Amino acid sequence: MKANGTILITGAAQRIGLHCAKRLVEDGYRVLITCRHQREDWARDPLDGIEVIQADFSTTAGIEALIAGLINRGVQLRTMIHNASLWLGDEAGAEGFQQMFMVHMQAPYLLNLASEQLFDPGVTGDIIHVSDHVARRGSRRHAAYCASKAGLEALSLSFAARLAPGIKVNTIAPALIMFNPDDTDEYRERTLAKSALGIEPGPEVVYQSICYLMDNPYVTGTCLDLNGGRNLK
Ligand SMILES: NC(=O)C1=CN([C@@H]2O[C@H](COP(=O)(O)OP(=O)(O)OC[C@H]3O[C@@H](n4cnc5c(N)ncnc54)[C@H](OP(=O)(O)O)[C@@H]3O)[C@@H](O)[C@H]2O)C=CC1
Ligand SMILES: Nc1nc2c(c(=O)[nH]1)N=C([C@H](O)[C@@H](O)CO)CN2
Repeated sequence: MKANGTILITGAAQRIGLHCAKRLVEDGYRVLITCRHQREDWARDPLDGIEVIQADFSTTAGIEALIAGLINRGVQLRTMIHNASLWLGDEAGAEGFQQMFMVHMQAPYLLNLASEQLFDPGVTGDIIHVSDHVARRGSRRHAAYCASKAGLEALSLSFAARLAPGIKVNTIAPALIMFNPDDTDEYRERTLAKSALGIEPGPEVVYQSICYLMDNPYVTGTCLDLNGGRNLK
């Protein structure tokens, strides 16, 4: 049965977000994605069935402009997925901390506060926050990243309580999903060895997790570990 409804995925012009956007379009959803810059190759290879909205979460005004645009267009969401993220090491200092706070916390916070105006009141909706396994264990070289993702997980709990029963609110906490092109062989080997399953699963496992949360009417306020048994080693 073809699914219906509108899904917003932030930061979905590449990698995990784009994979999930394409899979949800295949399922029948209308999918809106945000990004800061249009991709040149879209002229040659358009994103079929995906509507691109330019949005930059580095300022509150940028976040509020996205919200106002969605409301003014009368968008009625079935699901909102907070996927946008910056993965900066602590060498990025105060500016990096501020930018990751904006993307990982301020944007989800303000968008969630507007959910009464953004969601279709006729269906039970879903908000899904994409966090990270390390949010709950820390990382010696990504302290600011971890802190901002931990804050995201706290927002998920608060909004789960606030928005029930009309909207379910959950977190997915992945460990390694997909490497970046410039990751060295040594880094890849060392990272794969951190989990019990020892694989780079790819973005399909995030899509599967999104489907589980959207399909299950009795799951809210939870954090779905997606880490290959990283906690076992
Ligand atoms: N990849 C992995 O193995 C893992 C990923 N995760 C999490 O999964 C999610 C997806 O990961 P991945 O696909 O690798 O993410 P990316 O590193 O590819 O980032 C996703 C998008 O975030 C957007 N973004 C960054 N800063 C801003 C900003 N200021 N305003 C608006 N958008 C912004 C970018 O959009 P653009 O530049 O197009 O505007 C980018 O395309 C993230 O939340 C990540 O933390 C967690 C664990 C492992
Ligand atoms: N925004 C991003 N967050 C994270 C990324 C990424 O590429 N972008 N990658 C990781 C790593 O895969 C890590 O989980 C293992 O190296 C974490 N977060």
